[in-house]
This record gives sequence, C-alpha cells and structure tokens, in this order.
Amino acid sequence: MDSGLYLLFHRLAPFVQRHNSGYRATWLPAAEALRVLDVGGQPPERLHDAVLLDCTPDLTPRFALDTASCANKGALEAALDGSFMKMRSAFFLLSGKDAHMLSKGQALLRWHGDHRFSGRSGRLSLRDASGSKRTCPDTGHVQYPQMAPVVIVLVVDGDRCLLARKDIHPPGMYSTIAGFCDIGENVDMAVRREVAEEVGVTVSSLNFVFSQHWPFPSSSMMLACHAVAEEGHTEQISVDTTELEDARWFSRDEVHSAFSRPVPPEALSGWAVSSPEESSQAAPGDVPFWVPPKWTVAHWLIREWIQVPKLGLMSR
Ligand SMILES: NC(=O)C1=CN([C@@H]2O[C@H](COP(=O)(O)OP(=O)(O)OC[C@H]3O[C@@H](n4cnc5c(N)ncnc54)[C@H](OP(=O)(O)O)[C@@H]3O)[C@@H](O)[C@H]2O)C=CC1
Ligand SMILES: [Mg+2]
Repeated sequence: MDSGLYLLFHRLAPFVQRHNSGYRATWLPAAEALRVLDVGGQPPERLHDAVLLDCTPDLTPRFALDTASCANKGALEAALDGSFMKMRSAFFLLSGKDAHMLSKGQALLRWHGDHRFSGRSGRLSLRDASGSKRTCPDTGHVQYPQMAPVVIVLVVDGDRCLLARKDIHPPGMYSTIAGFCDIGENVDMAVRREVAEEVGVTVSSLNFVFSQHWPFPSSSMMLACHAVAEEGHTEQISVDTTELEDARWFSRDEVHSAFSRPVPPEALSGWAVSSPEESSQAAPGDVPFWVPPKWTVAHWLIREWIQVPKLGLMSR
C-alpha cells in the first residue's frame, strides 16, 4: 500500500478541489497521503486502513482512506489546498466519473465503520488486506459489503411524466419515484407498491432498463424502470407527504426545457460549504424546475423518455 493512488475522506466527507468553474476529486500519490497523515499527527501505518477500489489499466492500485483519526480537519484542508465536502453536496458538483469513485469509496469505508463487530460473536472482526470482507475471529463467519436494492421508476401517461421532490432536494429539482425493496419482493412488485404508496397511481406495465450503484443512505443498488400509468387512474395523485414534498405530472415540453437550461445557480448556492439542510436558502417555488445531474439514473430515465417517445409504452 505504500504505492498507488488515494482518495481521501474525513468522516466520510470526500476531499475535493476547485477545478475550472467546478470541483474535482483528487487522486493523491502514496507519498502525499503519508504527508497528510503526518500533518494530522497520525503514524504512517494508518495508510493500511485504506480500502482497495480498483486498478488502473497500468496496474496502479487505487484506494480510499478516511482521515477521521486526524482531529484537525482544517489543518488537512490547508495542507492539501481543498476541502472535505458533504457527499450530497459533492454529488451535485462533480463529474460522473469522480462521483462514481467517491461513491464506491465512501460506501466501502462506511460499511467497515458500521460492521466492526461480528454479528455472530460480538467480537471485533478482522478485515482482509484489501478491505473486501471481514471475518469473525471466533466463528470464522465472513461478512461482505452489501447494497440495498432500490427501485426507481419513471411513470408516464402519454405525453407527460410523473416527477416528485423531497424536502432534502435542492430547490426546484424534481426526480423520479424511488423506494427500497422489501424482503421477498421482486422489482415488479416493489415498483407497483412504491408508486401506489407514494403517489396513489396504479402502474399497468413496466420495463427494467438499467442500474446504478448509489451511496445514499448507505449503499444502494438502483434498479431503474420505465412504467406506464393505468388509464383512468392518472388525474388524482395522492402524494404521501411523510415521504415527498410534492409530486406532479410534467409535460414533455416542460421536461425538454429543463434539459436545455443549466442548473439554476441559486439552486446550488451554498451547497459547496456545508450540508444542504443548512445551506439551501431558496424556496422551491423561486427556482425553475430542473432534473437530477446527468450521471444519475433518474436523469437517464427521464432523458431516455424524452429521446425515445414510445419507450414508456413498451410492455414486458
Ligand atoms: N440515483 C438516482 O437517480 C436517485 C436515487 N434515489 C435514492 O433512492 C433511495 C431510496 O429512495 P427513498 O425515496 O428514500 O426510499 P423509500 O421510498 O423506500 O423511503 C425511505 C424510507 O424507507 C424505509 N426503508 C426501508 N428499507 C430501508 C433501507 N434498506 N435503508 C433505508 N431506509 C429504508 C425508511 O423508513 P423508516 O425511516 O420509517 O424506517 C426510509 O425512511 C434514496 O437513497 C435516494 O437517494 C432517489 C431518486 C433518484
Ligand atoms: Mg421514496
């Protein structure tokens, strides 16, 4: 591990640097990661807490390392000329490639932090060198990092689609309906239940289209579908306000316009410095409607419907 490239985190907040007009994730060489540990008063052995993410085509290993043991986050940021940003904020400000690797790194680091003790014996479990699993020293029981399956669906009704927002979303952003699969459900059952629960709409047909790893709330496998609302059941949306702030039908023209304009700057103002809850000031009504960033599965679903109008009408 004394070679390779490192993505740094601090209490699961990824390190990012300003780049052009936005931000980028930074891969640090091992020597630089060791310097950071030194600034934080930590011994070089801490480098071995890193988890392996992948190898580049020239076989350089790449790791994620959490510097939580370095109490003085400000000193690390000063030494590195960047900042540790909340993951939710980083997700709206980074490119898709960066967001994917940070997402993977954070998910693995979080999993180790949350699974330090064996569920069989209660003893501290031991991680393997790469960080791909943990083993109970008493029972030999092996635990592997896990993802929770989540369905995400674009429901369409002819020339309009159903989008929703939560209060944690940046102002003006509407996304597709999503929800965790219950034990025993398949994708089809979970989609029908979630759409019925959250907006009171019945789905007549659906197609699974693609998937994406997602780091929130801990680590999810997003299973993306297009679905068609059942005829005669589309006028009355009943929004589950415990889950959603709003949901409504958007015309194809409205969605087209949202795609053709950049994310309103006021929607993300303040997101770079702290949590969205603390920093998003604008009220939802003040900001024009926009769709999730272009590398999210919600964005792909909406874009595909815009580009292939008949898509939502195909049945399985
Ligand atoms: N990549 C993308 O494009 C998009 C991703 N998403 C993601 O989809 C995920 C799910 O959407 P969401 O609407 O929140 O899900 P749900 O509609 O299932 O609602 C969340 C609630 O489900 C309960 N729940 C059930 N199982 C779990 C579990 N394994 N982990 C956490 N909570 C669980 C919790 O309720 P309780 O607290 O009562 O126990 C939680 O508050 C979110 O992480 C969201 O970020 C959403 C839209 C777009
Ligand atoms: Mg939901």
